[in-house]
Amino acid sequence: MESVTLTYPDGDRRLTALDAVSLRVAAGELAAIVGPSGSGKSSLLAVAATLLRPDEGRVIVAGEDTARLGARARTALRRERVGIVFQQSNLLPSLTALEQLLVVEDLRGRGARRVRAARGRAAELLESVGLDGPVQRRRPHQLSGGERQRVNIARALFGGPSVLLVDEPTSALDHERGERIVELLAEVTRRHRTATVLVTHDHGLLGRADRVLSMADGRLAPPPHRPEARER
Ligand SMILES: Nc1ncnc2c1ncn2[C@@H]1O[C@H](COP(=O)(O)OP(=O)(O)OP(=O)(O)O)[C@@H](O)[C@H]1O
Repeated sequence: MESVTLTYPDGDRRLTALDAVSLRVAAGELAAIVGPSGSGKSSLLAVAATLLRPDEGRVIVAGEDTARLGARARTALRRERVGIVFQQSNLLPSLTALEQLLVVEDLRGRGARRVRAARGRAAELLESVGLDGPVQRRRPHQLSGGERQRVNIARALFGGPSVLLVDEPTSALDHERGERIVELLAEVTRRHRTATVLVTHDHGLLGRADRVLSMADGRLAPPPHRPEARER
């Protein structure tokens, strides 16, 4: 993101949610963003995901300047290049863990044979995030909060994204489970070479990030006290 400004309508005026924000995240890098409620963290992710267009500035995803793309091309870029893990697990209640990944394949119109071929890949991916055989056949209500978040992460990775955007992945988890999810995110970032942006309130979880930035009033800055960075 280069000098990105985003405003929302606010009565007669406009509220500046992002104020000339620049952020460059490399493949295989985990950047964490901390900041108080309302500081603009979710807005930053929405712009990075190309879900919102900025008023000013450029958003470049995997080398592609998204401002140049029409709506369809932008949707395609998002689908193919961007993985998103939301704050709340938004899994489909009637589908098993494995099917949560495959339904995306279905929606992409790839046909039944491709879906069958994708099953093995989905199962492997779930295993790699710590969900093995029997757990893969459970539905969301039969999974723990941590397991649901693992399914979300696997689903976000399934399309082989360049960019992984993660919004408060630990808000529904206790500290220990939260830590394990952040560890997992660090691990998948290396393994899948994603440029990962993780937004969190929780300063305790930042030890695994390569870089920590703080957000205040729509501006991004390195935090005054930098938590110990992970050895690479
Ligand atoms: N759709 C919207 N319309 C108008 N204002 C909005 C909209 N979405 C967010 N805002 C405002 O923009 C600012 C930034 O909001 P944002 O959700 O990005 O913050 P955040 O840091 O993610 O907060 P939280 O940690 O509470 O999720 C806030 O002042 C918020 O009230």
